[in-house]
Amino acid sequence: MIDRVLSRRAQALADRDGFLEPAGDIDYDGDQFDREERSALRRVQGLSTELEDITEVEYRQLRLERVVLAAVWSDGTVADAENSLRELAALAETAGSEVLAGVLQRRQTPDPSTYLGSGKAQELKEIVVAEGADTVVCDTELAPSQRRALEDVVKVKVIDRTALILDIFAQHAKSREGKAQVELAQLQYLLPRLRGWGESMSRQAGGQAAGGQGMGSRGPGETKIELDRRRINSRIAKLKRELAGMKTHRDTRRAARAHHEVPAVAIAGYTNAGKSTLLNRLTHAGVLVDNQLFATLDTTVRRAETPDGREYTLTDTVGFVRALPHQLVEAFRSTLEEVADADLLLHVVDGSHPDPEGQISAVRAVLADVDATDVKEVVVVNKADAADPEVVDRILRHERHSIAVSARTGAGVEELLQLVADELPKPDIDVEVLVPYSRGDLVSRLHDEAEIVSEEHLGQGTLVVARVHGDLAAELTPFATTPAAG
Ligand SMILES: Nc1nc2c(ncn2[C@@H]2O[C@H](COP(=O)(O)OP(=O)(O)OP(=O)(O)O)[C@@H](O)[C@H]2O)c(=O)[nH]1
Ligand SMILES: [Mg+2]
Repeated sequence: MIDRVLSRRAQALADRDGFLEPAGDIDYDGDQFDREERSALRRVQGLSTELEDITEVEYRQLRLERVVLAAVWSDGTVADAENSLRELAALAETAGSEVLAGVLQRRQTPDPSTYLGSGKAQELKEIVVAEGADTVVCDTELAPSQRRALEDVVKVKVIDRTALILDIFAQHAKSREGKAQVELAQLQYLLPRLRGWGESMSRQAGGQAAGGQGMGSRGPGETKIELDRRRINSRIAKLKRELAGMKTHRDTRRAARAHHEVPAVAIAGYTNAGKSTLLNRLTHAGVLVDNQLFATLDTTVRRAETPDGREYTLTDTVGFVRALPHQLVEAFRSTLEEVADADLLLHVVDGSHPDPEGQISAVRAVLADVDATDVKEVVVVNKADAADPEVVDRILRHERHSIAVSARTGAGVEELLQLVADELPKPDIDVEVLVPYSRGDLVSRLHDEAEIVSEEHLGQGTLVVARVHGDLAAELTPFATTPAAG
């Protein structure tokens, strides 16, 4: 049976039309420019001009306008299947298309040749015609041959979930690194999908070669494909080199922070969970907040301070999604490693989402993929203002280290800040030092990194009693007035 769902709007974006930002929020939402710029860029495609003359690249023709969604549902409940399709609808809307309908087929496994079974593919075609759609989006990563076979049936462009997510990332990438990461992922997705030689060979091997498609017919077309393939491969190599260079630069900065023992807190979580809103609420950072998926691709690092005056950094990261395309995980690996290196992870989850637990496990799957499972994690159940209190309680009971907040109203934010302060590595060495006035740098480091017990300005310098980290204690040794006690 084919179920038609999505009579309602995509769940993840459901409240977009329904509310006006309360005036009090404008403070936390310094995104007016970003948003304008982003809508201006909306329809711009991702591949750079250097690849402009690759004519056979089907990917570049991706222009989503009026789409019908299609998904095969093999396990889990109907609700799970519908949530998944609604998420696909939210992704499609974020990419700028209008979702007309969605079809769901219950089937043990997807059809190896056309994804949906052949009868259902025919029904899909009828829906496409009736709705006047120009694109079908499948909720999976299709094999190149599946995509073409389904296209032959429905007679409009067929794309898959991976291409859709890559398209959103391409639209949203802003920094040089983010753009390079997305382009790398796109090219890697594209490479096995160039039309031509490889495919006609395998068709021939399968005994299905249509007349005129054999060896003898390989003409300039295939040479062009080979050329494209080579150019894409060398572009991939170049991007990898550039990204490696940018990573070194970032590692250096991170090492500098680590040397100063500024603890790092990473904010991670499912896309649209409210990570950027929370960062803005915690630090007034003015990061783009938008009710769309993957609004943030670039990590933003902000300085923050515990109530007792210790500095730390807070990093906003790219959102995760169920089955994040592996090309993107690979391309964003170095960015995601920031999470692995953090002292504390704030795992933000949208408590008002229909399946917050599913989001938590999807995020943990990606974290495991980038070896970030050792970081101390606090589950921050966000959107408490909009969530069902029972659901919030359920998550809080289940997750030992958890707290409920509303980044929008500010409820629970004070408690969260205190929790962060408690969880961060604490300075633990008591010192009493007399720092000469020529070493003002040490006094300011004491202010940033230590807990100051007392401070007095004397003739020879500043007399400070404080609790400090090992590194700073070592540098202060020459100025100690009493032997350092552990
Ligand atoms: N009701 C409610 N909405 C919130 C809250 N926090 C964030 N939102 C809304 O949720 C949407 C997504 O917020 P963002 O901060 O952009 O989410 P994000 O996790 O950074 O999303 P990506 O960068 O796309 O991964 C926006 O429309 C916010 O206004 C909250 O506490 N309550
Ligand atoms: Mg964000």
